[in-house]
Amino acid sequence: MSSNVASSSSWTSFLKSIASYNGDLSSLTAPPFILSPTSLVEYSEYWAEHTDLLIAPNFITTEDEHAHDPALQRLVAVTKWFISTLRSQYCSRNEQMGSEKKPLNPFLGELFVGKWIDDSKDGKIGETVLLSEQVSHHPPITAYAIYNDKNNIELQGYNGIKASISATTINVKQYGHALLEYKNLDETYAITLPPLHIEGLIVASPFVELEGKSYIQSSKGYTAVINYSGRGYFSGKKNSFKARIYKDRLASAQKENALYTISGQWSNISYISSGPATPSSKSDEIFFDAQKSPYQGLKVKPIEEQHDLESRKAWKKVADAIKKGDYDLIHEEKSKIENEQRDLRNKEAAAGIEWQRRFFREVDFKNLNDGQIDKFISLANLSGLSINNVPSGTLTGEKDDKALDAKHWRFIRKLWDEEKEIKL
Ligand SMILES: CCC(=O)OC[C@H](C)CC[C@H]1O[C@H]2C[C@H]3[C@@H]4CC=C5C[C@@H](O)CC[C@]5(C)[C@H]4CC[C@]3(C)[C@H]2[C@@H]1C
Repeated sequence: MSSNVASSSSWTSFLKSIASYNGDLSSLTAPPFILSPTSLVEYSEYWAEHTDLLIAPNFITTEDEHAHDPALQRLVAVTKWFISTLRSQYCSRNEQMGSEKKPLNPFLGELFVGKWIDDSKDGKIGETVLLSEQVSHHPPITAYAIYNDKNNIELQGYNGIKASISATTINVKQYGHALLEYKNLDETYAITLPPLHIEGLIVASPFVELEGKSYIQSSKGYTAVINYSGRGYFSGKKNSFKARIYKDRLASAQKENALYTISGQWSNISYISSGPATPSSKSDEIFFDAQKSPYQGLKVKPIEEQHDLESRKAWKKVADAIKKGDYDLIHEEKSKIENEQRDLRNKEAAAGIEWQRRFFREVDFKNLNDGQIDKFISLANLSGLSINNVPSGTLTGEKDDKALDAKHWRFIRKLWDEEKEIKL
């Protein structure tokens, strides 16, 4: 963003509006140049643009040359897939549009579906499907499912955020988690989402930096603990992380017990070494190179073939107005959608009904039906993660573990299999 934008009246009045922030980011009127023509419901795509890395653990079934347990090797591979998602998740707007942008705020029931075609030579990956649905508008919660039937793999998850502002930094706590299941191996992973903050607002060039910790817990006991830091922290480089992989949660109490240590930049190059020593670019092997690793684009059908609930069709006029930078038209077209939604909610309230979610259902861990199980509960027990609806990655007993409820969102595959209107 050029410096004159930072001093423009619209940006300075935007910064002033931050001072009266009420807790809901979508209530802040951001100037047109910071608006993205893309809805948040599309961000679920970032989970599987390295589809080959998501599928890879499925093929690790034997000990390696060091006789390492295949389940340990699979956790290393799952960690590589997870690290590979971060550049798209948190840098793609900067790379494509010059800065982080404010995404369109999805309406309740908004959908985004697509598929990744197998472009491998031996065809062993097969097709991977994405279903993304805005399951809540207040607060905004996006649920997603990414499945690959050829290899019997299913990733599902949901995320919401709670944001606070200190000076001109937006601090974001993510809610939700992901469950990754390799059904042929009877193995499941729980994946939590790191906190983040948005820097650069004062110079009208916002960007995301990750912070704190996130966890990946294997149903076979192995656990990965990932620490994030940005410029000015221990490594001084932006987008830094250090991941340690342990036999189990107990072992993770001492860093010396690390079976592998991975460190570097999640938006660039990272290295891996055996044991607790921090790998260095000189002696250790490259773990992942985010700049070089080709990622696959999701195939999304043309807007004219889309259902009214599908994001790009629903937001087309707003997206076009944003691309034109026509503030009045943006406001006019956005208001139409918001008024339609308000009418819908009023009609539902008057009829005493609630909007029926299409592919996901809310599950309450505090009120499970007889015999109902949820894999996150056993993974949470293995890792010490709280099962409450608290900031992602909160451990049981930590200060953030004070939720009133333990409600979460789950994908119901049957609902998609019986779907008649929405097509890929
Ligand atoms: C609303 C104030 C405003 O417009 O400030 C302008 C700035 C662009 C900062 C606010 C927005 O920044 C965006 C960054 C978005 C997150 C980016 C990536 C992810 C990962 C994904 O898996 C889940 C969603 C999440 C956490 C996005 C959530 C929404 C964020 C914070 C946008 C802010 C409104």
